[in-house]
Amino acid sequence: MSTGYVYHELYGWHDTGTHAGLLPADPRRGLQPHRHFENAEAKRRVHELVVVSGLLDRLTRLAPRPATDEEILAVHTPGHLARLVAANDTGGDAGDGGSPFGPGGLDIARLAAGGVVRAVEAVVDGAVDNAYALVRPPGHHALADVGMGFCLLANIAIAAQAVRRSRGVARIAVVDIDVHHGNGTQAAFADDPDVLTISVHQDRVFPPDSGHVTERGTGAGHGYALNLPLPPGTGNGGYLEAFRRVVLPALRRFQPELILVAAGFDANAVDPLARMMVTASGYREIGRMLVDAAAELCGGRIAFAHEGGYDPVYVPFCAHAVIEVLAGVEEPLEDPFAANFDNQGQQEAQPHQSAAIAAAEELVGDIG
Ligand SMILES: O=C(CCC1CCCC1)NO
Ligand SMILES: [Zn+2]
Repeated sequence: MSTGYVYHELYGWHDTGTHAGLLPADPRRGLQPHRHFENAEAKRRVHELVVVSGLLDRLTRLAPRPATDEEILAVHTPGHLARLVAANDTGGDAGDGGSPFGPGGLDIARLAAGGVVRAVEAVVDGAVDNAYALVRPPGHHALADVGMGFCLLANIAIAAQAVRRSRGVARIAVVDIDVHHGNGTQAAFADDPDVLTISVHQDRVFPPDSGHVTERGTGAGHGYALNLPLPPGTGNGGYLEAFRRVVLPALRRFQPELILVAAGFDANAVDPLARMMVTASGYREIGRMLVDAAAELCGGRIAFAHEGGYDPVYVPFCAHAVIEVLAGVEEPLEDPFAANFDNQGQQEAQPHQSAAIAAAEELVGDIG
């Protein structure tokens, strides 16, 4: 089993400044300066755990390259790229006022998107069996004409379009496990029946009023966007039931040639930006189900692109668990917090969670 791994120190240099977490600091509103929630720490610590645990020795390092204008413009408008280019010397914001970047921020965003392209190309070419792109800034909220939710460029959508064009990959499934709705990826392929987008997320956290089960794609793409909003407090049991009843059956019906995963870990039990209860063992099982689905459906071709996840202590264990699955590690790193999180009652699927899952389950049959 060869697992490609993309990481670059520049990802840690993406400067999201000293917002008061989410909002620009402003003493007139009582907003004290504090590092932005989307700072380098959680992601840099994922990499450091991969190194210190020895897992890196079992991975095939892939060097990222900048996404080209052509690759970016396959997803984004010239106006959005021009916005980022114009602010690249001074720093600025990707468009929603909450997605800041410093000088050279576009260069780093290009390297993040290009890092995902590199990982996906290596999987499609068979240079590696699967891959993990530990990139920053994230991408799954970025729309064609505006960045949002800390995302400047739509990393996964750019990578999907790149391999469709360069390698003729036709049917791609994108599974978004970030706790926030993968609105950007969904929008990029809303009318395209050859890209199935599935998003499992906490109901209506972000973007506002987005990710409803009724959002199903448009025109020829109707039925090829699947949304699974889950109630706050959903833990491993609810997530694994969602995968068994909805995600895996949908992938089987769609028969993808490639599976891409928007790998956010902000559904973890102690994340500051959501209210779910997933633990490292839950992520390990999710990773296992997705890797097994790729083996069953598309020759094992699967690539993960890092998205959100903000707790600097626990996210490393959650992401490490998934990368271990990709690399076929038999003796996983123990989660030192398991005793705190794994045995809480919330880890069993609750009736209201199963009801939310059932609403999405009904729609799987429309996938042709
Ligand atoms: O992790 C994220 C960013 C979510 C935040 C963006 C503004 C409020 C919540 N998206 O996947
Ligand atoms: Zn998120």
